[in-house]
Amino acid sequence: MHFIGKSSGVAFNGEKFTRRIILPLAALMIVAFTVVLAFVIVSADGQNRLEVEASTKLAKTALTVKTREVARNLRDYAVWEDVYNNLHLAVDVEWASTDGNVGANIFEGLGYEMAFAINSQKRTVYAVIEGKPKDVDALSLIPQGLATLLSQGASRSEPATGLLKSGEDVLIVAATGIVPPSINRSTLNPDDISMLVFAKKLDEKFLARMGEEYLLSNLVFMPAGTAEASASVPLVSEEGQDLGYITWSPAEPGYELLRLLLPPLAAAVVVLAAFAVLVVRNARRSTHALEESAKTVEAFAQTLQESEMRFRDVAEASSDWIWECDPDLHLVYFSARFSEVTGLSAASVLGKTLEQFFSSDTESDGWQLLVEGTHGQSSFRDLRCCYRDANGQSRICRLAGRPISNSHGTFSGFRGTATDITDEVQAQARATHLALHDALTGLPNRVLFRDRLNLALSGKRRNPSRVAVICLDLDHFKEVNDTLGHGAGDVLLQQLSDRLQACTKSNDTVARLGGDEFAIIQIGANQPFESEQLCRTLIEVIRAPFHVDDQELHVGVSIGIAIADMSGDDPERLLKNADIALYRAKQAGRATYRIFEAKMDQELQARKALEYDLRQAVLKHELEVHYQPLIDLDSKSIVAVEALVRWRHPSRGLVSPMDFIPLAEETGLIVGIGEWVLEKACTQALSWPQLRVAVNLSPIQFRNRDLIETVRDVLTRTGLEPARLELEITESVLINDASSALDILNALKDLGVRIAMDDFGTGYSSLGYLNSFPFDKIKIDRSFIGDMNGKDKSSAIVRSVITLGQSLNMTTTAEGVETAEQATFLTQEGCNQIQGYYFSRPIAADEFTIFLENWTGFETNLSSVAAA
Ligand SMILES: Nc1nc2c(ncn2[C@@H]2O[C@@H]3COP(=O)(O)O[C@H]4[C@@H](O)[C@H](n5cnc6c(=O)[nH]c(N)nc65)O[C@@H]4COP(=O)(O)O[C@H]3[C@H]2O)c(=O)[nH]1
Repeated sequence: MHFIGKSSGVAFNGEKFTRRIILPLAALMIVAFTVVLAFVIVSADGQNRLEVEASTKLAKTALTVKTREVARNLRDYAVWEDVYNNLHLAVDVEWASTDGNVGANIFEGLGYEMAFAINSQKRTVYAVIEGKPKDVDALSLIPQGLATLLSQGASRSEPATGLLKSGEDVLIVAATGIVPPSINRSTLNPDDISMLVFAKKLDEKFLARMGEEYLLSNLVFMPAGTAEASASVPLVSEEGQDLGYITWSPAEPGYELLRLLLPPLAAAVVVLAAFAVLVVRNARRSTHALEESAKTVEAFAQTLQESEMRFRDVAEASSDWIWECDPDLHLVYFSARFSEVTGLSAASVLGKTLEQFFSSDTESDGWQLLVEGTHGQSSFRDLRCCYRDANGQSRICRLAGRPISNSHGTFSGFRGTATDITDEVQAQARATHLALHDALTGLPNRVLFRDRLNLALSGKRRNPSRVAVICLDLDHFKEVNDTLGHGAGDVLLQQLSDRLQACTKSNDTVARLGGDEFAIIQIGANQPFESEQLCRTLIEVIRAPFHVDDQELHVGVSIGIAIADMSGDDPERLLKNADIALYRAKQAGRATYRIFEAKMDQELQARKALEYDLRQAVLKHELEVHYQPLIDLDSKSIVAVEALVRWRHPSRGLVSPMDFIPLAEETGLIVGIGEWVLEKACTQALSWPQLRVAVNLSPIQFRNRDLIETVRDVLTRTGLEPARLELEITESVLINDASSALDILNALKDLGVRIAMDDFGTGYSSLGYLNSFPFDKIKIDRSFIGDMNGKDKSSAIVRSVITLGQSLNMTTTAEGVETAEQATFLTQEGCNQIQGYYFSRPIAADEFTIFLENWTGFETNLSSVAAA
């Protein structure tokens, strides 16, 4: 089986991608831009500097040109003959100042603010300031440097020029000797030459014009000491005096270039940045998408891996195995669990077809469905199929499968699972068996019995046989359980079930319905003959002793039969009818059988009605107690009284206890009734202080653990002296559980009450009982007394019981004395007390009080009877 391996764990990481690719790219772009920008700025700055250098040269040149121009103009005037004549040879101020000579034209035409004519004695002979002749001394006006300039000018042919200061103004000053061409200058003594001086102020106007001419914008003069501008030319006199400087705003081609370049560059940067942002964003989106898809892929891989692990865990942990077959249904694959579960090697099975490996399960048609499913290429599930394991044992599995297709959609076989359910099926079978069978005997239980009965009744219609339901109840089984314990009881039941099965035919059903209740469904063509025959056999077989723990046990069986045709087809009804018949069998004295008849049901209904009435009687206080005297044969006096319950029925009149006490015992009502009688009798006895009161105790009361407490409470409540109470019990009390009965009798004796053995001689009459328990009285049953007349046997029994009582020192009382002869006989035989109609029937308390008052003695009665 292919399993996807563990994922590589190299997840696509968007952050890493951004860090490794996008950020360096962005940094590179920023650096490139910065370098370009720096380069452009440095270039621009260089260009600016070159421009400053060039303009400085130009400014210097301009200054030089202007100075030369002053010198040239000066020279033109200095070589003029008239100037020589009128300002050297003679000084004609009028001529000189005439416009056109050296007058206003010097200022207005040439623009020189000052013009001087200085003779050889350095005296200013002529001065014109701003076009007007002034009487000023040039050397005073320009105190520094002019003298030197004059001497330089005098000694050479070319004018001497220089920058000099006049007050705050800086002047371009040119000085040259006034020498016409007609005079050979070399012949002259410089000290004899008169000098002509022109001075041009470097004023705002001049500089502005010069700036225009030489493209030096904003050319201005700045006095010395002010902050130097970026482009300037210092003005220094010949003597090195700092005169200030001229400055201008040089062109800034670099900045121009920048101005030109920066917007497109900025635009390019913006576009590039926008593009970069776009790229980054797209990259991010793509990265994110990649990340997401990487995550999805990883999650998918993880899920797939987990799913595979889960699948593998489940496949390995469960008992299932996985199989696969090809299109021809040949097995081609088994998971590892196959060998572990089946013990078979996969190789030994691969190649077989599904049909060959799996076989049919007899209880289901799984294999048939498998054949149909595989040939029809359809899915199948929950098919129960069998296979043989490595030991050749047949095992059951639950099969599921579905068709598989290749990538072209063509059918390529089946794939599915198989679960070994052998243990489950066996457990289910065990559980089903347990649910339907009795654990002790292994016989069908009530549920299965009903099923079988239903089946038998439904089958009955199709075949002539008739169904009989036979209900059995063991007689005296309780005694076995109580005396030998439940273990012995269980063994007896197991042996009994074997005997029942041995007596029945294979198509009959023997079931244990619970406790010692068994039932048989008998199918027979000749009913009720066959069921009666079976019942007779069963009674005989069960009567035979059982051997349990080396003991021989005897039990009997009471049987009720209900035949389907007679009782209708309702299974419940049939069972109920068999039960009613069983009840009648028990009533009939046990160890016998009865067949259900419709009147049994009517009787049962009547009994139920009586039961209802009795319950009502208790509630409605319809019960009363009557009293019958017991006469002492020695004293001939009434010494005791027996309390006997009566039921004054609203419609039936006075009902005898013989008619309702058994019912009261069956229903448990006797416990309440008995307590009520006891209390009533004890209370009544208080009004007859000379008498004892005898009260009957039912065996059912005797089994009640509260009996001792009840008697003690009644005595306490009523205040009757315990010695005056005599409790009459029958032998059956002792038969059930002698040891516990003796314990109870002893406890009652301890209370101080007397105990009488009632109806002596009618039951088992075991002398052992009399021996093991010291009864105070034995009451000889009235049946013996009634039978005494002419029957030697009964007389002999009575005589022997009286003797027995005497020897055991117990009082003997004879019941049912109806004649004087009986009384005489009993007196003669030494009986202690007698009781019977001969003296009085049981009568109501009031009547008894009168009877007691009228009692004159036994003799009188006896003699009157004798007389009669
Ligand atoms: N033929 C005839 N019968 C005589 C004669 N003298 C007395 N009897 C009857 O004999 C029965 C004596 O009571 P028992 O043997 O204890 O037999 C009692 C006793 O076993 C039972 N029984 C009566 N009252 C109670 C009771 O309160 N509790 C219990 N547990 N049983 C009671 O019912 C039985 C029947 O009681 P009763 O019908 O009252 O019948 C009484 C009584 O009326 C006679 O000369 N001839």
